[in-house]
Amino acid sequence: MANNNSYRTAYAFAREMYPKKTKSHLQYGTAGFRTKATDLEHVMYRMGLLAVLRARYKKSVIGVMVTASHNPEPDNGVKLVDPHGEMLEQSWEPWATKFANVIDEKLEDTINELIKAFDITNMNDRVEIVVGKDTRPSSPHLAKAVCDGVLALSGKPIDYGIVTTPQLHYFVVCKNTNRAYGQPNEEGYYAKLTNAFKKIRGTEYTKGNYHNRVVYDGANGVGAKKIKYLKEALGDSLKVDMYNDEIIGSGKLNYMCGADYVKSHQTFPNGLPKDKNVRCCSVDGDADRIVYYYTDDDGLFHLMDGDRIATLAAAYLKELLQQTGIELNLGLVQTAYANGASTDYISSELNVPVAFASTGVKHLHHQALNYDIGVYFEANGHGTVIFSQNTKEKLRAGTRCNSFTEDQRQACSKFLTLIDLINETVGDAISDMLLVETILHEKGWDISQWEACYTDLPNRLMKVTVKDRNVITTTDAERICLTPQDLQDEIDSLAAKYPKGRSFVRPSGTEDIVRVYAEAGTTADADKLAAEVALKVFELAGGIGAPPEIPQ
Ligand SMILES: CC(=O)N[C@H]1[C@@H](OP(=O)(O)O)O[C@H](CO)[C@@H](O)[C@@H]1O
Ligand SMILES: [Mg+2]
Repeated sequence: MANNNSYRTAYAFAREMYPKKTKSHLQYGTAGFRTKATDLEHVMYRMGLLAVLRARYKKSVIGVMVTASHNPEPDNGVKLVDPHGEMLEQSWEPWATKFANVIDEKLEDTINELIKAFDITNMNDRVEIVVGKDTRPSSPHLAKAVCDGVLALSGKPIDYGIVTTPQLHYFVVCKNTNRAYGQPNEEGYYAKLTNAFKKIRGTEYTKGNYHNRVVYDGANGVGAKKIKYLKEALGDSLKVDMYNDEIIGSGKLNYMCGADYVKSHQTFPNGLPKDKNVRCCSVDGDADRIVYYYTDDDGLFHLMDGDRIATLAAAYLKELLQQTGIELNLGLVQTAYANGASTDYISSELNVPVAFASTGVKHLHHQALNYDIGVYFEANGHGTVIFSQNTKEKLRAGTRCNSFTEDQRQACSKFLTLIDLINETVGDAISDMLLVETILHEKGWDISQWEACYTDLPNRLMKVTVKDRNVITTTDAERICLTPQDLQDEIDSLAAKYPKGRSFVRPSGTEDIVRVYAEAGTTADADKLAAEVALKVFELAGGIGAPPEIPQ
């Protein structure tokens, strides 16, 4: 039987301290709730309540991260982290939405409803909820609201203060694996990553064309704060030149800097020196995404996005796997936004199977579980690699296997060290940076050699505003449009006009718009195809405002 007192307290407390003041309806989307920070107080409190119920239901530690990632500073957001470090299970998203939107007077009923629906009988369990926040001015206050929600249902909030989103995922997994994954604190996180990095790198810090220096854009956020600890631990093995560090006061969070800015504007962030042929990287506001880039001798900007990181990692892991002589299946998961040239390269040249998932890392993560070694990345730089239990067991056995050669045994050990370098719980900018640096070092490559693996197809992303974006429905990992009728046929015939033409449309999960993607053999064709498809969307899906213009 549920403890009536506890949720009665929660209900009374909510009305008093965190009343719902806004009328706008919020939806738990691709990245949890995200909106103006001023509208989120009651949502945070209620997510604290929900986290306790989820933790009791799963009999595990649950995480709550207060962040709005790459959004502007006045925004904020919240997402729940499930026991294995995944995003909140999709079947609970409607509950999160319900909790966030219900009027104060109905909150108690909603709590009861959930307890009943999931038959939660252990309402007295003092479950742990780990709470983290980014560097936004609104975050301390909102994280306190989460903790108050946790306390109201007699849960135990463990406030980690300012941490990156991937650190919080890591803490959840450490706790739920009884520390088998690592120590559930920041020291444990840095130690795990840097020990693995230094072990693989050895004492030869530069190699061939690889130099142990990277220019790092911290987006004036938590990614800047945290890299300082890492820098110390890395010593001379990797020199990280940091820019856009809010402590120095050089700028505002995510403003003209950070991974999202660089990827969407295809340009250098503010505040970084544009030294020619120097490897630069940018992380986003909660440090779960990373992109690399450089300027060439002619001052041209070159972007190395998530597709590039994915292909680099998959190719390297394939080589290392071959060295162990162990049979395991390795695959790459992309979304429809992955550049067609990257898909071609990985499937035709590297012979690594590629699967497609819907946008949003939770979908990619899920699909990657089908492989022993699953590499997944969104083009925007969010991704990681996950390894099955079978992989880890075979590699461990391989290190001791008498029938293996010494080289094979060493390859197994190295593979295991590499697994320690990778934050398997979620895409992690810091861990991904160390992975890229490890691979480039091993190959003795500078950034242009990495880029030379394949040539991106020119592409263009557009937004179309329509009355109701949900009139667009899709299938086949969002690559085919089911409704409105005729739209897919129109897209097919437009794409067929251009060599290497490809285009798809889907409603955004984070903005009230329809996204149009197009790629083709030339920039002019990609631009034209995108605009033509955007116009079709406008015509067939109830566009509002000015129709998209077709370039001549
Ligand atoms: C084209 C694109 O970059 N879409 C982004 C964006 O989703 P949309 O559903 O497209 O708005 O935000 C998501 C959350 O950050 C991210 O996972 C995704 O890759
Ligand atoms: Mg992010």
